[in-house]
Amino acid sequence: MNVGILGATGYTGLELIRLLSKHPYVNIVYLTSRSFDENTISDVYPSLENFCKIPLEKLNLEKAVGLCDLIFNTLPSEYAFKLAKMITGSQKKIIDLGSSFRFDDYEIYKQWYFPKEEVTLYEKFNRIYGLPEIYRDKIQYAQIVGNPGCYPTSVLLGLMPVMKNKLIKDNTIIIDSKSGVSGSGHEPKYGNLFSECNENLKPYNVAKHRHVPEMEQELSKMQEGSVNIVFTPHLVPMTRGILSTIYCKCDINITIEELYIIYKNYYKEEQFIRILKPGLYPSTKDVYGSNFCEIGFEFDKKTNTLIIMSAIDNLVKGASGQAVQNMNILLGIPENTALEIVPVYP
Ligand SMILES: NC(=O)C1=CN([C@@H]2O[C@H](COP(=O)(O)OP(=O)(O)OC[C@H]3O[C@@H](n4cnc5c(N)ncnc54)[C@H](OP(=O)(O)O)[C@@H]3O)[C@@H](O)[C@H]2O)C=CC1
Ligand SMILES: CC(=O)N[C@@H](CCC(=O)OP(=O)(O)O)C(=O)O
Repeated sequence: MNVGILGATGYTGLELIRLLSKHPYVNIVYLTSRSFDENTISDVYPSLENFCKIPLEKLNLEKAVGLCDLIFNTLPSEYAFKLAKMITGSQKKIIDLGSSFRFDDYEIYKQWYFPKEEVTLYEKFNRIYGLPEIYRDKIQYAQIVGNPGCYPTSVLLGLMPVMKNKLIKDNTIIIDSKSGVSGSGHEPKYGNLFSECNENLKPYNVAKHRHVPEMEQELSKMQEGSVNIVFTPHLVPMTRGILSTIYCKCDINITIEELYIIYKNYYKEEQFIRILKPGLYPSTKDVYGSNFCEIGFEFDKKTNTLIIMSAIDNLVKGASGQAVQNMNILLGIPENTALEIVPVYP
């Protein structure tokens, strides 16, 4: 399989190269960069010295489509949509790490993301939301995979067993998420300076983050009815990791031991989901550098509130690891190929 990465010098691109450099069925044949072309990736990131020697090139979509069987796109929607049109009718595949193909309804996507260029064929694309734990049967036949956002990955995996079992009172979901700074990419931004982030904890985009409609879309399908959520993301002074703490009201009286059995059974076939025994809580360090999602929970009887905690590495299960998992499904090979990574601890 010849693959290309558009936007290879970004954090998700870099993480894709790290994971794919040890993938037995993949050759990386095309890497693009806007700012660092004519270098190799290890000139920009010495951590990859000797793992990937092909040069970085200025973006050329025709060349990408010509050379690659599968393209990982980390670039904005104007490139994603052009690429999608170019591969329509061919056997080529796209895994898009941005938001361009996550939405079932293009109008909702437009309201939240204001794409620079409109696309008319959106409904015609053979696309799927790329959360393997829900959609693997459809992913294998899709041409375009919209890789989920990092916060939605942690939240949807945490909520899925209770939503599918209809245990949650309507519209009582409140989500408090915390992310490391790499979640915002490597492009310089004032808010990401060391002196702004270090020893600081700040909420942002409160009640208006772009991941809200993405989560509501998928939660509504799980619940088979319209779901609205309250979501507050925070930036924390660490490099990687997301911890989402989800509060919701339960429809029935349930013990934590019963919940444990529900979660264990629901995810019994899932190799990347770790359900913690009652009394244990997830942490970002437990999943650092790996494709795991770790889930724990607690039940507050006094207020009848279920508290679900879910930890991922935003760059792995929240982005590039999930993208490789999706690629493995498209290829029909074991889903854990090149993803059997032991988390780095401490
Ligand atoms: N970081 C994360 O944890 C996650 C990110 N995502 C999504 O994945 C996508 C990529 O994110 P990330 O890797 O963090 O982003 P970065 O900012 O780290 O990297 C962006 C990459 O795209 C290139 N690029 C950006 N704009 C253009 C342009 N107009 N033309 C050509 N090249 C361009 C940059 O090139 P150069 O460096 O050469 O200038 C760089 O290689 C985004 O949509 C993001 O929202 C999704 C889940 C998690
Ligand atoms: C810490 C931080 O800034 N995180 C990013 C999440 C990145 C992401 O997944 O955004 P897309 O949906 O565009 O892919 C944010 O909140 O925008």
